[in-house]
Amino acid sequence: GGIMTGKQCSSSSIRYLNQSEAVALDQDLFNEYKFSVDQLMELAGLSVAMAVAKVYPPSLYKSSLIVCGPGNNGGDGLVAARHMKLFGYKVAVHYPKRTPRPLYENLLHQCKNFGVDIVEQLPHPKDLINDYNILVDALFGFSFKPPVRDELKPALDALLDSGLPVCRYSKVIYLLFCCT
Ligand SMILES: NC(=O)C1=CN([C@@H]2O[C@H](COP(=O)(O)OP(=O)(O)OC[C@H]3O[C@@H](n4cnc5c(N)ncnc54)[C@H](O)[C@@H]3O)[C@@H](O)[C@H]2O)[C@@H](O)CC1
Repeated sequence: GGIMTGKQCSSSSIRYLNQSEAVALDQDLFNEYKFSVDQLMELAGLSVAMAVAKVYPPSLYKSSLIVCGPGNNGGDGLVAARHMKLFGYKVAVHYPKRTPRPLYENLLHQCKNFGVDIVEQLPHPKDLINDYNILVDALFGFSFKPPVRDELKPALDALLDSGLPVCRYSKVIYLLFCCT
């Protein structure tokens, strides 16, 4: 408990969480602070969109592709897509492995309604540069267990081999957001 204290949120004490610390933080947020998944996901996705816009503003990096995985990290990506669209990006989402849960289905539905393009088939990684200026990696979070299964290898290759800037994020981003 007590993870979200002012002291730990000051800029001098920022550091990356490891996998088990991120899981423990998640448990704290659910059990001690009584946040719901939807709440945390909205904060995470909004924080990602804000961080991306700060580093890669839409005036310079107009066209974005968000690669979403099957879990909550992918859900964060779907939320980020919606906010990035509002921030003025052209936004596409690649979401190759969908988990049939209302949470994700509703987020995908919202993306479509907000004018986010859903890209079923990605071009060769080297050709992504023809269509996009930045990529956002929303493939896996702390529940990833290597090695990557074949079904998600093309999505990973897109993130690794395009030569485009790739925005990666972690739990810490929305922790910061929660604390401000
Ligand atoms: N737990 C929560 O409620 C929240 C989590 N958040 C984000 O969600 C992340 C954790 O979410 P999850 O626990 O859903 O998990 P992840 O999003 O890390 O990924 C789990 C999914 O990936 C698949 N997977 C794992 N290893 C794989 C492999 N080697 N090859 C192919 N597929 C693989 C699993 O089958 C599962 O569908 C956090 O890191 C954070 O970014 C935020 O959305 C806020 C709320």
